[in-house]
Amino acid sequence: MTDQVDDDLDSAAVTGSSAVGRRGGFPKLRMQAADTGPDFGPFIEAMRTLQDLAVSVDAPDEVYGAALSHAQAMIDLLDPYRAPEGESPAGRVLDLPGRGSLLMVPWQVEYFGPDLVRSRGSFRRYHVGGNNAVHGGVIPLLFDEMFGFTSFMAKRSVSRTGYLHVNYRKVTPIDTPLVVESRVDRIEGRKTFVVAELRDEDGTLLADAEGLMIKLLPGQP
Ligand SMILES: CCCCCCCCCCCC(=O)SCCNC(=O)CCNC(=O)[C@H](O)C(C)(C)COP(=O)(O)OP(=O)(O)OC[C@H]1O[C@@H](n2cnc3c(N)ncnc32)[C@H](O)[C@@H]1OP(=O)(O)O
Repeated sequence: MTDQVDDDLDSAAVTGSSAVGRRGGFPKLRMQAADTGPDFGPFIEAMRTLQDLAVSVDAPDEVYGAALSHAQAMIDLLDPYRAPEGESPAGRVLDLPGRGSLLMVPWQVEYFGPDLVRSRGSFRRYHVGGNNAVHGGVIPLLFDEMFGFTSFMAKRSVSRTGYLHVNYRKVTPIDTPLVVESRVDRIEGRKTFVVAELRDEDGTLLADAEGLMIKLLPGQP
């Protein structure tokens, strides 16, 4: 999935040798599928289900107490394995929804090229803002991820988002297959203007966005 590599990126950044070195102030991160075993993906999916449940259950207090005990046991299990950014697999497993990061929406990039990046997925209960509509703060997270990927594929790394403008055209539903497409609109020096559209499978436009990605100067974090 990472055959097309930004010229700016050291090949080690995408082929998995190490999260070593920095370009400017920006660390070179390993983006190739981390060497996870078969349990990592199901673990992340189970954590997503827990997120759904945490925002939706209405349980007796003793159930919360029992869940707390299990959660504390998981914390005790995982805590010794904290790792620096770029070393933990979360966010670096491109074959998993949301790159295997709970922060990201669980979408899967299905096409990426210098001209277009397309991703598919669904929002879920965890993402509800109200009345089963996706929270207005979650949709920019999807667009920002797309703009970062689009900028990367257009060989404009490493850039950061200068602004992100979202137009909410229709209520975005949960548990519904959706598709988002993103492309470069124009380039002006360090500035890459990107655009994206979020649609349902009937082609109905739910939201669109325009963003400015700014190439970092040496030393900028
Ligand atoms: C497989 C891999 C997948 C990888 C997939 C990974 C996806 C993750 C992507 C996540 C991306 C993020 O969220 S990044 C996190 C959110 N963003 C940030 O934290 C950025 C915070 N801001 C900054 O650090 C700074 O503003 C910089 C470094 C971006 C720019 O500062 P600077 O270097 O001083 O540049 P500056 O002169 O101000 O601006 C440069 C040019 O941009 C213009 N400009 C700057 N800001 C704006 C603005 N808001 N609106 C209009 N124009 C602006 C200026 O007018 C100027 O134009 P002109 O005079 O040249 O014409």
